[in-house]
Amino acid sequence: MTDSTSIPRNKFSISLDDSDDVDNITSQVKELSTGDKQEAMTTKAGDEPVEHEVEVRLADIQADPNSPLYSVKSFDQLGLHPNLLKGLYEMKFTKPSKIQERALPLLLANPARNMIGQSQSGTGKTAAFVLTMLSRVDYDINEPQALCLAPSRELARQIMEVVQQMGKYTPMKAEYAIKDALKKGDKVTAQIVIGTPGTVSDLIRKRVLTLQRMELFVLDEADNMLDQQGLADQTLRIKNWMPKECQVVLFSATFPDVVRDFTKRFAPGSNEIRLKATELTVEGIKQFYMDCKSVPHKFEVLSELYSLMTVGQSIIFVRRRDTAERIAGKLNSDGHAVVFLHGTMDTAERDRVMDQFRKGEIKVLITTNVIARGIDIQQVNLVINYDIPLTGDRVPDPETYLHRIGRTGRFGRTGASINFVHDDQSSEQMEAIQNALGCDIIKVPTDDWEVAHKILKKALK
Ligand SMILES: Nc1ncnc2c1ncn2[C@@H]1O[C@H](COP(=O)(O)OP(=O)(O)OP(=O)(O)O)[C@@H](O)[C@H]1O
Repeated sequence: MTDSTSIPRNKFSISLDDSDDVDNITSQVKELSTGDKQEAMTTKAGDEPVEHEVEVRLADIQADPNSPLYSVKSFDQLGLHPNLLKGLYEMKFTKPSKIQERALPLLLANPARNMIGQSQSGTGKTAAFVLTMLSRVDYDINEPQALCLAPSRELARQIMEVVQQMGKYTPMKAEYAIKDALKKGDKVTAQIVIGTPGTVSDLIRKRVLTLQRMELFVLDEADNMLDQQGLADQTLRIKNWMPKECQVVLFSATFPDVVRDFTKRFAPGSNEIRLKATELTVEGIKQFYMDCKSVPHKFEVLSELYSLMTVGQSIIFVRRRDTAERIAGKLNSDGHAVVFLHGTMDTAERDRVMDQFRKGEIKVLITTNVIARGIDIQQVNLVINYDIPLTGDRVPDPETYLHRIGRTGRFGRTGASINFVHDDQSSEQMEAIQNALGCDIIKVPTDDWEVAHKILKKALK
């Protein structure tokens, strides 16, 4: 964790009686939620579509110097190729966010320099590194020149989608290096490769993926990819196979102290964009907790919340895969339509579930930490921590907490998170996270549903 002791509590959280400033921003962005967006696509009687009003509101937020979405410059001033600008504008990116404005000129400068970039969840880090990949590769060479690693299949697929959209007006080729995505024996010739560490190492060993022409090595969710308890071994092995002069780019919303030294050694001489410990939380995400009496009571509370979970879309995080399956089964048999996703499901099933959820065909997804990071679905307005996030050593895990709740409140939108506690231990764990992040997590009653619904409905408006 970053220097948690120095974080003043209450500073960046939102309480029910927040200041006018926060309410102001909140009301400016609230129409960006799905329902409002759909409404925004319709027309006022005889008038022009009101979608532009949504964009105007986002523009207001992006004009607030205190917002991580703020920028002074336009995309045109960031040295991007006109074909990339065309792709960006088609995606309705009108103005860069702070991380995009700051990182892109450093990433694109020559000679290439390594980068460690940190910015809050949902503030547009993907575009920063995708635009770098699309700018750095030589489209006349049919060999891999940029490799991006992500910790999950789901995130790799999402990044590929962004590459395809932003690179739509370029002749680039991009390919997956994730399980079951390549035809056996086919050598990778695409300039851009997006993969997960296990499959990438495999393909390199089999010489299906060659690295001689690599110019750029990107780690999304870099602290996770370099965490000794996680993917560090595989990531390091891949790095050691890379040409020495390859530009190394690390992005994440969190860089806890335990990986900080390692990141610097991994990407020596980096330009660094860091957040202060007080800047980690996203203002648009209102944080709540519900005090349950027991484990079975947690399920009853969850079931009671179903109507709220389907106002937009919701993700429920649990610790164990069998819990995900079990509570999905129970909710379904209670007549609530939910699905589950975890890392031991087969790849086709994972893709199918994720695609359905992304399209909004399913409103509630129960999952493990497998999609705690990076997943960007703007309609998700509620995250439930059914189990408080813990590290592998079973200590409270503020980073995972931040990433989990960051699945909502994307790019200025509002959202809510609810933590379930059910005994002294889980209460203490939540409190430890609250203290580490200096945020306020507000109690919602479990014995007065009228009040509970009122509070939560207000937050999800
Ligand atoms: N300049 C922009 N203008 C409008 N929308 C943007 C802009 N940049 C990014 N977005 C949108 O904001 C959302 C969040 O972006 P992204 O997924 O890159 O966030 P992130 O910083 O990588 O978050 P996380 O830390 O959770 O991975 C996406 O839907 C993306 O399309």
